[in-house]
Amino acid sequence: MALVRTEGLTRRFGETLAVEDVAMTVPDRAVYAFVGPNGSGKTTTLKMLLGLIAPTAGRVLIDGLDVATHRETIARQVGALLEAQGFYVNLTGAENLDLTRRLLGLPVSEIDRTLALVDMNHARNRRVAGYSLGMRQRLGIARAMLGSPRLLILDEPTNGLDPDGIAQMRSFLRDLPERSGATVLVSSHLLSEIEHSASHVGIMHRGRLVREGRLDDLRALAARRIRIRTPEPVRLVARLAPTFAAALDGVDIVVPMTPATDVADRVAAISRLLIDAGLPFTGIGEQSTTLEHLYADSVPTDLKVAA
Ligand SMILES: Nc1ncnc2c1ncn2[C@@H]1O[C@H](COP(=O)(O)OP(=O)(O)OP(=O)(O)O)[C@@H](O)[C@H]1O
Repeated sequence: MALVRTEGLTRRFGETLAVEDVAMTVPDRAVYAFVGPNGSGKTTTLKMLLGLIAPTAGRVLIDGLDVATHRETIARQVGALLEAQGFYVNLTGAENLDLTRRLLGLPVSEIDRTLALVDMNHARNRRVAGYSLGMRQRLGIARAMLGSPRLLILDEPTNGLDPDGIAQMRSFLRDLPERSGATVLVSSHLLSEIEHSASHVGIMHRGRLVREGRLDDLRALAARRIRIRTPEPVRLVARLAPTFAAALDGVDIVVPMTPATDVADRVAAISRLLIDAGLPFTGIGEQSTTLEHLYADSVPTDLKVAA
């Protein structure tokens, strides 16, 4: 079942069409990676989901209820971490959570529960001023989890984190639906940071949702290709291009395949052709498909520069 659904969601800022006709579906208990380059409209979409800004057109349904007309009911079901964390740095982590807990009228036990969820119990009595960025992000998530919202919205939670912090955030997000029952909608402009945590993905480009679905399904859809490494890419590509639609990709050459292509056959044919032509190559094989390739395949070529 879909926990979040948008219909024709559109937002203009003057001349700028920040979000255009987005129909998005976030299934219950998914970890939905909302990805796209800077300025592609992710934050604007998330703000509309939260009811913080109104759509120019279209609507947002959360658990079947329209955000525009059921804001208060929905506010209780949704927790969010947007860019500004707004903590009182002279207070401890637990004290900061307590402020929000009181506002929401929740029991004191919520502080322990949410701190445990983000593995921050050890730092609960330290002042936030002494927290690392990663700790602040986790405290922000703890605060968003107060009251057990069904939907957790996180806008670029890995921004500014070091590799350790990113790795921790990844495993934390991946396990969250199981640990808390929540559905997670997390945005990022870096696909590689998020694809290992996600069950679903939505790709934004220039305000439009250009792809969406289960990550596994989209990976299977993504174009497969053979990658060839060579000290002479220009000569090789000239020889291969007429037969195999080969193209330069950085210092390598890539050859696209369809789902029906027999990889071993194709690799053998290319190798034979190169050897017969006396052209050197140091490696050839199928490239594993990452979300990065899927993304590259999702946006029209003339738009890729902006990505
Ligand atoms: N309040 C605003 N006023 C005018 N233009 C805005 C406003 N908010 C966003 N925009 C514009 O809308 C477009 C989408 O911005 P948005 O912040 O949603 O993208 P994003 O994908 O979240 O990017 P980022 O990762 O940089 O936050 C951009 O062109 C941006 O300049």
